[in-house]
Amino acid sequence: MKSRCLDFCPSGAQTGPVSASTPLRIGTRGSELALTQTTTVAQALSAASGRDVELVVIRTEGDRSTASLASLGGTGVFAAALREALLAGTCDVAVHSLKDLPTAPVEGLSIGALPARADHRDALCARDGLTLATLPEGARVGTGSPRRAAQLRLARPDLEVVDIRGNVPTRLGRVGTDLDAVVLALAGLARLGLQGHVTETLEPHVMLSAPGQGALAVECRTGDLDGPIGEALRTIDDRETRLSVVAERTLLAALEAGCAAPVAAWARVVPGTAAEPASLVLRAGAFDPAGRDARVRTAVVDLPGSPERSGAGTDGVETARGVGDSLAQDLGRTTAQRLLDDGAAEIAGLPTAGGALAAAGQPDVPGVLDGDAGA
Ligand SMILES: NCc1[nH]cc(CCC(=O)O)c1CC(=O)O
Repeated sequence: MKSRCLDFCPSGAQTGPVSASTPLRIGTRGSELALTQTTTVAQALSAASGRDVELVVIRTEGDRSTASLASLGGTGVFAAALREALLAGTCDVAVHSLKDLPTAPVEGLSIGALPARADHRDALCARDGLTLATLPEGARVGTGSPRRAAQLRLARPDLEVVDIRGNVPTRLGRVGTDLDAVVLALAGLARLGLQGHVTETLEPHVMLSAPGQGALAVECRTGDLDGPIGEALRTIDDRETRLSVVAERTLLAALEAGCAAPVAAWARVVPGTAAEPASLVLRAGAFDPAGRDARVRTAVVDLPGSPERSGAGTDGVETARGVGDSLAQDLGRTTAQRLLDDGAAEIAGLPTAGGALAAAGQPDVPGVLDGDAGA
């Protein structure tokens, strides 16, 4: 696989027709985590579609700057440059960590594939094998994510939560020096081969994960969905992942939750049995940043038909995918409404979500960026 590196520059963009024989140019951020993730997607795309692939490394403002996320304009700083490169024709597809991708749709771009998700959970990486239960009183735990900070405080009000930034290895390097532990996504640690640092995998009742965590999104130009690019992308799309993350991201959009929002959501497909249809289960939470209060809801919807994989490209499967998507959207919306009825907006400091649900069908509100960015 070839790879080249460029600072994104619209005037230097190449455009032109892409046939099935030219290499598929895959845009990626340049961090080690992003390159590992994109290489996995590139290999899967190449194997499944038979096409040559080439990585195009795009440097983003978020990578260049050491300023806080808030001062960079908050949501989507990492995704924005990749999206500009796609629109300018510098690359044909772009690979994002889904949880860093804002829910607001971008004119002309679509998510063409959601490959099978990795583990959605967060992990504690502590010194000396310590766990959340055995960390000493007042221990210093690093995270830049308000969602993680709120749940840490809820579980252990005595902990000192320290706001940190930087990529995964940099954060791990602080454990045992100025910090007793950090909380990171298991998926990112595993992709980097760093899961040996995990001292406890945090279960959903303790630390509910971010919407989209563990999933990758492959974005393309909407106009390419019907051609060879869309065809290649459909070969690596995973229906269960799609249903799950559609529910999670619809909920996020409906709550009008931005990058500083302590909001969590995790959905999964529970397989059917002879007696019961398959179902989609969504668990979502909104947290007081200080860890004094929380609202958590779990909701379920039955899925019609067998949970066949999408991507086979037949009309039947496409139809089934559409039906499932709207059920997943409904689940996200109704669960968001329940949380709002429970007072989630007040507790989590969300915008008074008056018009939120009207907009949730067509999410055009600021979306997801888990605060622990920079990986
Ligand atoms: N916001 C940074 C980020 N984006 C994706 C991952 C890890 C992989 C994933 O969650 O899909 C991470 C690091 C982390 O949160 O520990």
